[in-house]
Amino acid sequence: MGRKSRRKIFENIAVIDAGAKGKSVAKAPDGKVIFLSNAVPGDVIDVQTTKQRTAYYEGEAIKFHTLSNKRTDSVCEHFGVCGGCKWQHMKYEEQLNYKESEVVNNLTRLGKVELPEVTTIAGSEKQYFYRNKMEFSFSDSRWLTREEIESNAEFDNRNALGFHIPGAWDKILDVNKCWLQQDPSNAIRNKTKEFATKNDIPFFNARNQNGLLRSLLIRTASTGEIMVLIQFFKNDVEKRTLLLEYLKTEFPEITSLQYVVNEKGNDTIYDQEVICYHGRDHIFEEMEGLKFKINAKSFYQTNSEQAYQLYKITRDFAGLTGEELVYDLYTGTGTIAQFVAKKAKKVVGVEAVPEAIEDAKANAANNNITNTVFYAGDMKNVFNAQFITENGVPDVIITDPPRDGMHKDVVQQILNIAPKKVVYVSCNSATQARDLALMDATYKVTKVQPVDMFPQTHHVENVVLLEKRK
Ligand SMILES: C[S@@+](CC[C@H](N)C(=O)[O-])C[C@H]1O[C@@H](n2cnc3c(N)ncnc32)[C@H](O)[C@@H]1O
Repeated sequence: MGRKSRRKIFENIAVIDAGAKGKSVAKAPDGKVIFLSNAVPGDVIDVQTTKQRTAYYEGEAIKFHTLSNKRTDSVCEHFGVCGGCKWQHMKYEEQLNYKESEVVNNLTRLGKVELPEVTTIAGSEKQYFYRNKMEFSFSDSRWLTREEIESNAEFDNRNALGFHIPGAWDKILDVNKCWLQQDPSNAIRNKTKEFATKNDIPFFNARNQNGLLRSLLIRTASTGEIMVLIQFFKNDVEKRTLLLEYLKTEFPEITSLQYVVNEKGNDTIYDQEVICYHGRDHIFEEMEGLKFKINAKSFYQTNSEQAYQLYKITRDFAGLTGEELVYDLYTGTGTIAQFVAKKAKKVVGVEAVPEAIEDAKANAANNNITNTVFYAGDMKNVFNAQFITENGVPDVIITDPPRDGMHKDVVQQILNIAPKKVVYVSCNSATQARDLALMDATYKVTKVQPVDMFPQTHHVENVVLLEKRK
């Protein structure tokens, strides 16, 4: 409905905003909004539409009349093709302004909640090389650039190791240097590709479902420890050993070298057995003297330094004195629970993934924390009246749900028990706004602090303190 394929050109259009999904925003002469992929607020451009919907267009700038003073030069050779860092062409302070306004707009317009003065967004000291985990995909049919196609050149070797081109599940951008993960991430990826290509170890072909090499996972922890995991499609011991031996020798700094043989159609490793080839089957992250054991499947916030800022804000908002019973909902591997445990009487963590709960218990024991308990299960089922009877009515609830926000039954249960304070950590302020609206009659938003975990992208984390109305 409302979908027409005819492309339109609009001239001399001012780009006025930046927003959801990293797109910038302009208005067409007919009044419809245009979402743009390659412009910055402040640019004046000619636009060609690429999609037309009833309420809006999608398009791209085809001519720049004025370049915005919010612009900066993108540093990465893959910018514009790779979907990873869509805001690299915008100055960092401008990125932060847009992230902060997105949070405020969502909470006030979608949630219609009354806000206190919003604390300035906590920017990231590191604007590049801040990720501790990256996953790269192998492909034997490298995506060709327009110039390559136009040059009609022959391409003998089309092996690629990098990222999926946005919107194209089987097209892989061959990455030469990624600016998101610290060394030796780039070296490991490039040497893996070079060695495998030289030694005829076949890269995966997603359409034909053949080849051997599927994906490469690299974790670089704040402790300096490194995990590398290669996912193979078939159990080819000879070729596998050849590649893993090479990596072991070429990168002796790897703490944990692992692999998976995954013969399924999809490449998720979460239902697969991970086998340790060399070193340990885990690495350690460290925060404020706490150690967290990370295995190949563990969730850990991907920007370690900013995770520390996020957790400190969360703990401050909770305002603990040492006497409180705290619930940490969506606890993952129990990182927030352990981070606040010293300042609480007891912390109860709940999380859906049983392996994460096993990690949480093991980490708490290793960290000599004795006042935490952890439960595995779907929040809307576990967090019920009986659970409260067994574990006690919390003084403070910390909740850090996934992007979809909290299930309405979980929100209702928080309202049923109505603790004095709720600290709501969110990676999606739109769903956070929806949940806050449901809680507005009982809770007042008294603190708001956005945190930037992902520079060069539009993603933003937000921490809100809710205090029970008198
Ligand atoms: C944003 S992460 C937060 C993790 C943790 N607080 C941290 O900082 O590392 C959200 C967590 O919610 C868990 N989760 C998702 N859906 C869930 C559900 N229905 N019930 C319980 N936990 C769930 C995920 O597995 C994930 O660990």
